[in-house]
Amino acid sequence: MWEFVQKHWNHAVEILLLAVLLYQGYRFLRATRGARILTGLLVLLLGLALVSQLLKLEVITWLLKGFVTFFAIALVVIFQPELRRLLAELGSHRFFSFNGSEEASLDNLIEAMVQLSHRRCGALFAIQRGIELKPFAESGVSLDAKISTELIGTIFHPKTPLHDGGMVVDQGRIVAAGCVFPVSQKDLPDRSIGLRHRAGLGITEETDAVALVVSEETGALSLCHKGKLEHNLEPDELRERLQRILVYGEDDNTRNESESGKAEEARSSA
Ligand SMILES: Nc1ncnc2c1ncn2[C@@H]1O[C@H](COP(=O)(O)OP(=O)(O)OP(=O)(O)O)[C@@H](O)[C@H]1O
Repeated sequence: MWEFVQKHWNHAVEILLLAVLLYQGYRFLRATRGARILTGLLVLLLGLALVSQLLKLEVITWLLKGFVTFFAIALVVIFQPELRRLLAELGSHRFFSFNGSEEASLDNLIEAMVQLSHRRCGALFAIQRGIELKPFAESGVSLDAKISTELIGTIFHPKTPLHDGGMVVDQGRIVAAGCVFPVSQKDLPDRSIGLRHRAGLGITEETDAVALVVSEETGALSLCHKGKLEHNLEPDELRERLQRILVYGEDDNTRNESESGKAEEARSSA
């Protein structure tokens, strides 16, 4: 027995490492647009490999070997946004966009969202963290103004030219408004979720920003982080989640979709 362990312990380590890598890769990619394409490609390749081995089809086996290089390049193309975010996160140095003294701005921002929600005015915010949002800010109108409930309320008033599009926020200041964010192509279970929420998701798929959304239709407040939507949050929940992410740097998406669903039910029955 001991001899067997001595002989094979390195294989066990290898299997463990590969299992962890595959599982982490699966967790990172499962909710992405490319996941289905990847699953389809893998099923096709494995099926072909099996058939060609069983029937000893030499040409197909040879073609499949050559296909491995193409497959590696295809992976980079399919998962380009996710890889870009991952690499940018690794290289980023600043993690929090709000420090203690800027928590007041966070309160003003949430208060503005609550007021917009009551007035059923749609709004979209992206809070910059480690990765620069400059390219997105440049698609809108540069502002550089201190966050205030009144200013945000005015900008997202439906009769103003800047209400359309998203607002970029950094270090307690409004950097720009009327900005165009990338739109997520993710499959979402709720078909009523439209472009505003998809743009909130999109910017968090490509960067480490946190996006906040006020729904024009329902007044629901939502938070997007790392390509995940936490829909229909109560203002206190939103404040707590934002503080966890921005002030304490906790990155977990602790509130899952079933909890969002329950909150939604509670809201509609109230
Ligand atoms: N790429 C984008 N970047 C920033 N803002 C966008 C983008 N695409 C759409 N929007 C904003 O979303 C608005 C359209 O929202 P839409 O009704 O499709 O979304 P929704 O997610 O259903 O939100 P709501 O619940 O507010 O209706 C547009 O008027 C525009 O202000």
